[in-house]
Amino acid sequence: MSPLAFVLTLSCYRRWPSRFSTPYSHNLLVLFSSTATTITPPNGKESPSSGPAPPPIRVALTESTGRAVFATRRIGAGDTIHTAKPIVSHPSLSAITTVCYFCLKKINAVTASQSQGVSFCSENCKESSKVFYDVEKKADWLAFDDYCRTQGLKYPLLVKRLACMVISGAAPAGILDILQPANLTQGMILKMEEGFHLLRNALVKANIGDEHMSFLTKQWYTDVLARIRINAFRIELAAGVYEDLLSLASASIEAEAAVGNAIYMLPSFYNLDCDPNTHIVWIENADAKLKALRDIDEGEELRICYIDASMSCDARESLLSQGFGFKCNCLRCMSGD
Ligand SMILES: C[S@@+](CC[C@H](N)C(=O)[O-])C[C@H]1O[C@@H](n2cnc3c(N)ncnc32)[C@H](O)[C@@H]1O
Repeated sequence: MSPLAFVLTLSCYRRWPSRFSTPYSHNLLVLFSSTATTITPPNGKESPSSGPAPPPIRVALTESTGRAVFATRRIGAGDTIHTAKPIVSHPSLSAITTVCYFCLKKINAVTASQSQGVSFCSENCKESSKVFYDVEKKADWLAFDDYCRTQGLKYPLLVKRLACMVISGAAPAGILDILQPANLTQGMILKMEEGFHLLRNALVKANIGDEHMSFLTKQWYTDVLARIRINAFRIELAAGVYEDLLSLASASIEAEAAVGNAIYMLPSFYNLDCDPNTHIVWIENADAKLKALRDIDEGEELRICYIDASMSCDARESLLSQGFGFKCNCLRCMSGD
């Protein structure tokens, strides 16, 4: 899939004291410039009705950190840079009965619509979920869900939902191919095999025809998981609507435990900084908002923090190396802070 083919419906950590500025390269190959989104301009007013303004960003190739997102104009502290809808999302198993099975919004028992043990927050979400749920509900997922629950795995649930979307024709099998994959060891691949067999068996037993299942190979399964491992976001809802940046920042910290996980396209191109200038927030559902944490200059790289920035340098280094497989090159880490 070409970067230019993105459907751009362009969306937690504590802000670190701004002792460092974020580095950015001047030798850039621009891979992507945005086309359409809803943004809040610096004056806080919505765009005119002539259509949404493009977000002030571009994706370009850097020398040291692969692709990265850069500001195409000055962005003010607190501005919403863009929003993003998930490509695929899934509630945590512990939240299945309390959040919408499609958008992950907290369920209101009065207006919720039930279907075979899962709930949707609205008829609209129930309708939208057909892209995966019409296939999913044909199969028995007991063994697969048990495997995820007992082993504490969340990402295979995203693969299951994506597989159902591909079978229903709602997504191409290679929809995540553009995202950077994790380097998997042979041991990691072996561990994934059980999940693959459980997923495939559930669909085979549900009589999904071979013609719809040819993409579902062990290679596809591990390949998708490798990309999810690097790019998935854990969603914590900041209940209520906060327009104030500081409210948003503290809400991110105080939010309840994760309601689910999701993969986005454009937010996946944001690199990490342990003193980030941007953060990603979720207000009431899996639709994400990317917000500027401070004033950002034109040309500056936009970076978020994937982990808890308040951890020590050693703790961050070990988490990033074990969880994401890279050594952080941000100024804070380089200075040993
Ligand atoms: C979510 S992706 C970000 C986009 C990525 N650069 C790309 O081209 O797709 C995360 C990957 O980007 C690279 N990366 C992000 N932040 C980094 C940092 N602070 N230092 C070094 N590498 C970083 C690592 O390779 C990491 O696995």
